[in-house]
Amino acid sequence: MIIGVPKEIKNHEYRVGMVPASVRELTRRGHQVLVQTQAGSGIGFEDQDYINAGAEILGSAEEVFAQAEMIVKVKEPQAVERAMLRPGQILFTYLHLAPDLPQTEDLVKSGAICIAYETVTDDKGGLPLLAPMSEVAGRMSIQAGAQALEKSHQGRGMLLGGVPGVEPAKVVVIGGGMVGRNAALMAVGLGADVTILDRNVNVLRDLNHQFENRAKVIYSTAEALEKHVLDADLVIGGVLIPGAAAPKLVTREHIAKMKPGAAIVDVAIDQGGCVETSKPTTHQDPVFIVDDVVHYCVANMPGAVPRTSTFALNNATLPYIVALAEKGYKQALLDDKHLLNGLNVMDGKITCAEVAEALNLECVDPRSLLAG
Ligand SMILES: NC(=O)C1=CN([C@@H]2O[C@H](COP(=O)(O)OP(=O)(O)OC[C@H]3O[C@@H](n4cnc5c(N)ncnc54)[C@H](O)[C@@H]3O)[C@@H](O)[C@H]2O)C=CC1
Ligand SMILES: CC(=O)C(=O)O
Ligand SMILES: [Mg+2]
Repeated sequence: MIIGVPKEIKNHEYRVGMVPASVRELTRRGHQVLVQTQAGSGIGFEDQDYINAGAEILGSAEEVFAQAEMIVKVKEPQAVERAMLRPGQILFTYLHLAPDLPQTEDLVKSGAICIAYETVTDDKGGLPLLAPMSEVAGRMSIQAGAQALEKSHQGRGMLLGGVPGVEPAKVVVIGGGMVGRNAALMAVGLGADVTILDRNVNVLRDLNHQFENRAKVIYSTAEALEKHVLDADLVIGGVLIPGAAAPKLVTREHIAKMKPGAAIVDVAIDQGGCVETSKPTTHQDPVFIVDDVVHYCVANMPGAVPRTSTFALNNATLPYIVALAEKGYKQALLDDKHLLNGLNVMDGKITCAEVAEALNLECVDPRSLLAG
């Protein structure tokens, strides 16, 4: 198969779809890999590193998209990239379609086979291609929150862990999955007063086992959520209903009643955000204020540590890239129900029920398309 790796073009995005070591795994199996010049230069991979791994370097994204049978990326394709997709071409990347009608419409129009990292599942009920970036974003959310709480960012002027004789900040983590658990780990490590809310009792049990008395673990009712959010100095939004738009758990009314200078890091912003007042921001301009509450809503947080993130992502995606290249998309999807769950759009049809529901569009059973 001919596999293409374009350079990412989202704001401050230096991750790359494949590191040279991943490229080598494909070229040694006889596949051809086309890499856009400088695709990995932001994290120290020069064109020569890719050439040494057996790739061919192309001068522009247009050439990569025109020649490749499968495009491997990191972030959702931007409008100019969507315009370069063609029927039957495989796109393997994060998509986050539920809150993004324009992207969904373009992908439907393209006729491409669009497999989203974030809805690929595993046997344990996890999301193996979202997990590594959630680990990064969860850990980073506490760094971002700590900065947002500084006075210079219009925060409350609090140190997360306090100092001897002064209380630590109250950190409330909504959603105790991969983001939430990693956020809590960092916040506990810094000595903050940490509360985690989730509505899955098994998750609560695991969290309790992991954190013992170093974090409070609370069942997430509307009442509990309101109580803890209003009392918080820093809120981390890490909920997810896979594929679907994030539920707006923190309302505009909550924001108005929060302490002035409190901060929110809405990690779930890539699925639309779990805070009513959130809107996506960029690494260049990451925060904004609503009702004296500092909002950090960067939709590609792992892009800030692209070297760590690219390795972590590649470790997870490589087996699927290899399966798609070796078997072709039809067989690879039919052989693996978890990869099939990643299929969001195919042949001009939406195949992910949660995306279709969020956007009020029709959904088609992917197996009926693959059988055709
Ligand atoms: N902004 C960014 O750069 C990044 C954003 N993310 C996003 O972060 C979000 C969380 O991802 P993960 O932690 O991997 O998901 P996950 O599936 O591991 O965890 C989500 C948790 O939310 C819980 N939850 C669902 N509804 C809830 C409710 N009403 N109240 C409390 N808890 C609830 C679930 O029980 C689950 O434990 C996703 O939207 C993901 O796309 C992930 C990585 C980077
Ligand atoms: C998951 C995601 O949106 C990211 O890593 O940028
Ligand atoms: Mg207020």
